[in-house]
Amino acid sequence: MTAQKPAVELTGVSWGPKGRPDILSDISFAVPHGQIMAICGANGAGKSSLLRLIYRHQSPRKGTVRLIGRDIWAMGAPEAARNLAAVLQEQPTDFALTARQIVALGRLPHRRGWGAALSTAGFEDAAIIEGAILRMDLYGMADRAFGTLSGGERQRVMVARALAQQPRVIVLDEPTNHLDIRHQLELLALLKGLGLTVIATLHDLTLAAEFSERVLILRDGRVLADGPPDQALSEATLADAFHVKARIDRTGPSPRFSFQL
Ligand SMILES: Nc1ncnc2c1ncn2[C@@H]1O[C@H](COP(=O)(O)OP(=O)(O)OP(=O)(O)O)[C@@H](O)[C@H]1O
Repeated sequence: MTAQKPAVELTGVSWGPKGRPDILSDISFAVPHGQIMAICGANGAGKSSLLRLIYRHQSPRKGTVRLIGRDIWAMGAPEAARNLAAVLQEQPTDFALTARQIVALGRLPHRRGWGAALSTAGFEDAAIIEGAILRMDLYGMADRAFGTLSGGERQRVMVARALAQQPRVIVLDEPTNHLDIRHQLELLALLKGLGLTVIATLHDLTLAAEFSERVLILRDGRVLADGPPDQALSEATLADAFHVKARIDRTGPSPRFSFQL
């Protein structure tokens, strides 16, 4: 029996904007199916740039990004979208659409005819859309225009759209931004319970330590540490990554981080 291919695999990946030096250099890692991985690092370390390579928004200058064993640039956008959903900080959506209509957009990669109208959602699609709305606690606001929702409610709509996409991999850029504490914990628990491969950038190291099975720390576009949270999130690595003095108290049920300049 052959070993299962990783859900996401980067091999020798470098990237930089056109005509500019590399921002990400020589990045290699493989994420097995079902693993929850957090990406952490200082402002400008390259976290969002790395995610953009993973969700096929930009192509690597060197190296390969594989999704379920295949070069992501050898598959078309619809096939990539059937396997991977991204929840981003920018929300380039039409503010006049209702929450339900935005969630329904998650079904488009599964339709025959990529531009199929929203009104043609079949019975099965409608059930999946309603399931995602309920799961994200959006039932009471599903018919409201997206533009009238609060920041946290919009974030939950974008996660519901990703769930409706029924991907195998979900990639999230700072998913807990805008969420109150209860919705932060609920979202992370929900993501953990999906059984999907999850890759999320997180600024909150306590959430990263509690939520993820693996933490990848970037510094200046390179992998500084990659391992289980208690190994990757060490005082020495955090000092190096964030240029601060870091103390970690591991006497409680979860680590407590404190920092000084
Ligand atoms: N298209 C681009 N053109 C020029 N510079 C870019 C481009 N994209 C990213 N950068 C630069 O690359 C560096 C990494 O940016 P990136 O957004 O990936 O960092 P980040 O780790 O996500 O930061 P933050 O925590 O602040 O969100 C930054 O210095 C940014 O200004």
